[in-house]
Parts: sequence; structure tokens; C-alpha cells
Amino acid sequence: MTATTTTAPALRVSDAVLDYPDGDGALRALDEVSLELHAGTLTALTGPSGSGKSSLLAVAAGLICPTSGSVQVAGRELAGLAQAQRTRLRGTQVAVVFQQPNLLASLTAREQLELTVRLHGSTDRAARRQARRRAEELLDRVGLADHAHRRPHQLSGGQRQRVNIARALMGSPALLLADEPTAALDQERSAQIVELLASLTREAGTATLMVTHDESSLERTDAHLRMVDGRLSGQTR
Ligand SMILES: Nc1ncnc2c1ncn2[C@@H]1O[C@H](COP(=O)(O)OP(=O)(O)OP(=O)(O)O)[C@@H](O)[C@H]1O
Repeated sequence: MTATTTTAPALRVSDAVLDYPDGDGALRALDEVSLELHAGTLTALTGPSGSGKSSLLAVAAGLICPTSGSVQVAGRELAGLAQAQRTRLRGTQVAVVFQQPNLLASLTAREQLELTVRLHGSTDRAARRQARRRAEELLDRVGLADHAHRRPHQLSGGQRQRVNIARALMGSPALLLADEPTAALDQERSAQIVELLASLTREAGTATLMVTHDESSLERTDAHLRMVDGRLSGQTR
């Protein structure tokens, strides 16, 4: 008999509905949304303004509970977790990258990465040494080995976004959510960042969901989901 092992998807959303209170009624931002994201795949999420893309990211990150339906991250049902457990799962399994890298002005690129480990409570010397090694490896991987000592104001917009992405991967998250990570960049820098996200996603075995308005980035992704009026349609390449 052959044993088969099945790995849970990094993200499984099933029939998620999200209603925001709106006057006396409700505004339906997500309407029966279902999707699965698997390790090592980069998925683009496109759609008109107000169609529900950021709402889906917030639900996937466990920042908002859907009105109904289910959200599982790395096989764990978010609704079944106590607040503290959900915060821990978010801290270890989910990373979010926004359009504007929210780097701390006073820290060097390497310190921005190292800080994530301390924020998760590891303060002993061995953990700090390991964090430094991982930070150096990741900065090298995103092409910034020579810029590790620079502070945000000494980096270009594209370089700051590279630091942001490297920082997001410090904890080897199962799920990386990127909300328009290239919107503040020109065409060439955008293409480089999407290329980097695609290769890091594969190397790190992370599942990445990237909101984008940039049609040219779609050719570098494994799948393309489109949101219209809170409903999802999509295809996998
Ligand atoms: N906190 C909120 N309270 C009430 N309604 C909200 C809230 N956040 C978003 N909405 C509404 O939910 C719908 C979906 O918004 P969402 O931000 O998810 O869209 P989006 O596709 O990310 O838009 P954009 O591309 O402009 O960022 C919109 O009609 C929006 O006005």
C-alpha cells in the first residue's frame, strides 16, 4: 500500500461573504468567494476600484472575519482560533507587503529585517546570530548586499520595496499578501519587482497573492484571478 501525503493549501477561502455596515443596510464587499493558493505559486488579483480586492486580502490575513464562510491558512481555520492564536498564526504564517514600504526611518536595511525576529520574541544570542545571517542572505538575494547598512532615505523607491519584500520573507511565511507592491514604481522597476516576487515565491515555497493594476505583470504569474463586484473569476496557467 502506498502512503499519500496531502499538504493543505497555504490559503483556502470557501464561500466567503463579507458585508460592511452601510447606513441601515449592508454593503456586500465579498460575495461567495472561494479560492485555493498553493505553495510556490504567484497569483495576480485584478479588478476595478471598489470591487473587493483589499477586502479579500484583509480576510485572508485574518484582519477581518468574513460575515460567513471559511478561511484556512496553512490548514488552520481562522474562525476556530482564539484572538491570541490568530495573532500568532498571522505573525508566523502570513506576511503583508503594501504599496508604500513602511520602513522605520532610523534603522538600516539589515536592522529592518532583524527586527522582525525580535518582535516575535526571540532575543537570545543564537537567535540574533541566525537572524543576522538570514537577513544578510535575503538582502543578497534581493540584490542589496552592498546596501545593508543604508537607511530608508538613502535607498531608491525600488530598493525600499526590495527591503520590504525581504523583510516579509524573514519568517518564511506560508502566505504572502502583496497589495499593489509596484504601484509607486515606474514600468521598469515594477517589472523587476514582479520578477523578484515570482522567483522568491518559488524558492521560498510561499504562496503569494498580489493585487495589481499592471497588466504587463500578468505574464510572470502562475494564475490570474479577477474580482468584479465582490465576485471572483479566474484561471490558472
Ligand atoms: N471599512 C469599510 N466600511 C464600509 N465599506 C467599506 C470598507 N472598506 C471597503 N468598503 C467598501 O467595500 C467595497 C470593496 O472595497 P475594497 O477596498 O475591498 O475594494 P478594492 O477592489 O480593493 O478597491 P481599490 O482598487 O480602489 O483599492 C467598496 O465598495 C468599498 O467602498
